[in-house]
Amino acid sequence: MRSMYFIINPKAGNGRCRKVWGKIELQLKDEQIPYLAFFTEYPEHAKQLARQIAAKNDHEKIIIAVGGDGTMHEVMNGIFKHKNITLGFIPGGTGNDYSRGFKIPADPASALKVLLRLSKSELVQIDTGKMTMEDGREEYFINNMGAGFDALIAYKVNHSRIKAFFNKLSLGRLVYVYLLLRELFTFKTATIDLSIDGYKHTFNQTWFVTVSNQPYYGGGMKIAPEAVPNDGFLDITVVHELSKWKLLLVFFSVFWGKHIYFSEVKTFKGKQVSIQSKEKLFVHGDGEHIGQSPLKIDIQVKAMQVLTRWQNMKEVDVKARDSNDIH
Ligand SMILES: Nc1ncnc2c1ncn2[C@@H]1O[C@H](COP(=O)(O)OP(=O)(O)OP(=O)(O)O)[C@@H](O)[C@H]1O
Repeated sequence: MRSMYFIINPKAGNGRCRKVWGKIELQLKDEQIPYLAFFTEYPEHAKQLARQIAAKNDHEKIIIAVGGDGTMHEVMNGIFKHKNITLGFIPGGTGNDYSRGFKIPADPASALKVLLRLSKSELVQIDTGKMTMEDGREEYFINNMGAGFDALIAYKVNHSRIKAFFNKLSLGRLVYVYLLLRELFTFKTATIDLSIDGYKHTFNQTWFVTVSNQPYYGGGMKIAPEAVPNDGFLDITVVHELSKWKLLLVFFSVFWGKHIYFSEVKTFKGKQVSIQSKEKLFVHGDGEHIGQSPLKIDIQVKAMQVLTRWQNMKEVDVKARDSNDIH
């Protein structure tokens, strides 16, 4: 049997993740499941902890990130080079797009039950994306990356106290909407040169480019409705030549994945992408600020072993999947 490790970000969900862990801990003790738990103490600590756990020996292990998408991002970046790890996730953050995309229940107790069951069945290999920055730094993403307006919003969300305010009102997911409306009127669009599998495209007045491994981002928006995390492709979405007012319309349609029907939204599938522009663009990976453009993105086919119900759609409880608030 694989030993089980939990990496908990007590600050995720504006501190609510600590309570989530409290419930999970009781459940593990009730069911007499052996485990080891580690709490993060600062940003990037989850990556360090995950790397240490993975490198300890060659034994097969399960590491479960308890937190938000940022925690999952750090854990997966920590274990990337270690093939002895299977990754799991219990939602304890604000957005929790990983659980939507990989069909893990929104309720943490149900998520644990599902993960325990999945750990005894066949494990699933999924693709991931690798970003290579101008200075050669490499960073992996599991959900998606973005360059431009969405990355600016992600940066503002994580660097402003407004997130804590919205979380206190239990309206954490609305922080994206609020900041989008605030930044919309001062943002300057850019001309972007995009290369997808060697084919070059130039987009004028571009708001943002996203590259997705699964459909959801930004706290439940279905930015890449056709993305499949084990199909050997990344899904690229470009939003350009759009007035501010129409951008708002497109924005609200993203929650239903209907934005792809606007002529100003272009979608592609590909394996290698490069993003360049005269102006530097903010870049995020799984909602975490990574740096600035230019950069290259390469798919890593079936590079990560995870606990997911993705392969078995019949098992998915649609209600649990679509309502993603922490209980
Ligand atoms: N002990 C800590 N103190 C402060 N920040 C931390 C700590 N541990 C982790 N972090 C940082 O917390 C940030 C947010 O974590 P995470 O994304 O998991 O939660 P969230 O923002 O609430 O959820 P989501 O990304 O799903 O909206 C990450 O950037 C991570 O580096």
